[in-house]
Amino acid sequence: MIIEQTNLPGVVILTPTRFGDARGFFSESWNKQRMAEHGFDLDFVQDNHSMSAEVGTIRGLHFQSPPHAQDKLVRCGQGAFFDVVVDIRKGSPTYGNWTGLELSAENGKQLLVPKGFLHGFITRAPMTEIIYKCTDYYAPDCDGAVHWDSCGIDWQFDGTPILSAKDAAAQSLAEFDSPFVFETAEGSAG
Ligand SMILES: Cc1cn([C@H]2C[C@H](O)[C@@H](COP(=O)(O)OP(=O)(O)O[C@H]3O[C@@H](C)C(=O)[C@@H](O)[C@H]3O)O2)c(=O)[nH]c1=O
Repeated sequence: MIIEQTNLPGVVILTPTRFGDARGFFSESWNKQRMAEHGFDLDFVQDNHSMSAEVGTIRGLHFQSPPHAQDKLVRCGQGAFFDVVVDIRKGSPTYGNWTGLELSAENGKQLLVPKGFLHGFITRAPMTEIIYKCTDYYAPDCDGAVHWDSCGIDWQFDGTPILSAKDAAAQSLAEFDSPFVFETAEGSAG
């Protein structure tokens, strides 16, 4: 397992070891004990799996607010997508900053998206499947979205994306009153 930091502290890239043989490969996509040894103590309670048929489908940018905020561990089951996270913790030195990474069935990379970050992605291949683990259950009353095109993200896509009605009507980052506050070792920053 390779663990790499991104430009957003707490958002990390995980690349599980793949053991290849004549049949294909084997990899451990999640090992709670090993991740705890690296300082990531995560209790996942729900796994999600969605498929997007068309290239250029955007799902996001989403969050669940406290008390049902979720850490997510995201990977690609089939195809490829550009996965994006945005820091929305009030008082964070990186508030509003984003990072993005290509996740594909081929590269096997995973992105850890902590609480306090928006999450979304755009598909790069037809019939793309995303699989992700969450540390809290789906709570529709806490479900929220920020408009995909309001955070200065370079989606590396020229066309008109395919969106849900909810995502098309989402508020912009500028008008968004985030429920998350940046926490330091000493407590909250705000
Ligand atoms: C997220 C979710 C949705 N649903 C239902 C609600 C709705 O009827 C249907 C589709 O929901 P959505 O349109 O919100 O699905 P989607 O747009 O794929 O939402 C997901 O997007 C990515 C980017 C995330 O990060 C996820 O946390 C989640 O917000 O599935 C559940 O039953 N459980 C869940 O955990």
